[in-house]
Amino acid sequence: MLRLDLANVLFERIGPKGIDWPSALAAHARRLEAARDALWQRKSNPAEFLGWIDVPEDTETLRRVLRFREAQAWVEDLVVLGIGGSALGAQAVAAALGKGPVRLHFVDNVEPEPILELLRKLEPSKTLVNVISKSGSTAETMAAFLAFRRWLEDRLGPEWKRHVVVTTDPVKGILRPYAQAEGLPAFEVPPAVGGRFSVTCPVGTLPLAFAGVDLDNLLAGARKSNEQAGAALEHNLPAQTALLHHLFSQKGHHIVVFMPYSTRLRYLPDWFVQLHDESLGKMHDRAGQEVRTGTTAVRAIGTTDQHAQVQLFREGPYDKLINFVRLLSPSEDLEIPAVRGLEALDYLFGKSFFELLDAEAKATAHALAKAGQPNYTLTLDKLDAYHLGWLLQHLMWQTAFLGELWNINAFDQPGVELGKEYTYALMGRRGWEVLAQELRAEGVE
Ligand SMILES: O=P(O)(O)OC[C@H]1O[C@H](O)[C@H](O)[C@@H](O)[C@@H]1O
Repeated sequence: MLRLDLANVLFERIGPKGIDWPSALAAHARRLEAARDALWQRKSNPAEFLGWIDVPEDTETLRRVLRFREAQAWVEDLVVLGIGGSALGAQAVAAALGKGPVRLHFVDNVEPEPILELLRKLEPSKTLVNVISKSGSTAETMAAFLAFRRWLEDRLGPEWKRHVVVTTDPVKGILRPYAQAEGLPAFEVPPAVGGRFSVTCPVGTLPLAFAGVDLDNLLAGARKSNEQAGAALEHNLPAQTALLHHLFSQKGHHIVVFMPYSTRLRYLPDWFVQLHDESLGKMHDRAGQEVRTGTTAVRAIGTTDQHAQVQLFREGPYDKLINFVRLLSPSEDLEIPAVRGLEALDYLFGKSFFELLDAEAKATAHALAKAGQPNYTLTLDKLDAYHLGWLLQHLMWQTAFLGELWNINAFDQPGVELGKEYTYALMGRRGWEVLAQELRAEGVE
């Protein structure tokens, strides 16, 4: 189960900053129901970018992915060339559930030193490169592809083609025709699925198949979230968490801290940050009015960040809503042993590490509540593919619901374009000479 613990956002627990949940839910019932119905109605229209709702139903594509993985038994290292939505989902799930034996590497930056370090340690004949780009035009990914393709060809000759697999849009961009011309295997990012919503399609499943993740259960968990997202409000978890975010943003809580109590979930906040920030940080609403929506997602990991950020969360401004994620049981546990001479630590003797982790999570949440800092907790029975799939899809639904509540398009990202265009101009790309001149006049060279 994925459950919502609301105690620390309620008026009774945190005082004037809190909410009266039953009446808040009742007051917003019609709006939330309208949002739910609108999302389900619009999903068949590809222009709405709601294709991620149906992807977990597509077990046929998953079978193709798994067959491809089985046919590549020789792979020891898988290098993912992708950025943003084309890397963060697989990275988060692989860190949480990856079993090996294939080692995964994510190249999501263009800093030369780490790329060289990776190239120096890889054995080309045992390496498969998965270039992932929906648009097929992202400069970072394309630069990495040019480098890895050359590296493979220099070392393997014509054999390099066995070492590349492409994941891209079925028609758009330059990677699709290139894959066809070179005879490279290729998988699809469905046109109606945006990068940050693509973890359950081959963008995520192909690398995760090599990481040994139980993908049938990952998709089954995502389908469970779909079931909830279509349900009546009292069972509709994403509608409820979206309402919490909406209510607290109205109260001036413009920061959302996403804090799982798990090192295995250490990359999940990175995935959430892109999902939340790119989807909800918008200048205009659907009617074209300037609205400037959004709350800023902040990454944190428990218990680690108790010793770095919780001071601020507790005593700093009342501008945050903290979303904890807590596991209810460990996959395995370790006893903390008693040691003679260290009796000052006897409160730990014989307890387990999980007990300590759990106590710290509860203690921190309550200490924040005592300071009037609103926080809620999503609990997962355990960390497995089913629950993680459920949580990922839940967070995508939450984002979609918030987009509806704020009447914005949660599925585009116009704000990132100008920086890309300036980059083209600075790199001397053909066709961008005028912009390059403008930049020079503005002192940017
Ligand atoms: O998959 P790609 O087309 O290469 O896009 C990769 C990423 O880059 C863009 O700049 C967008 O802001 C992201 O939403 C996207 O996930």
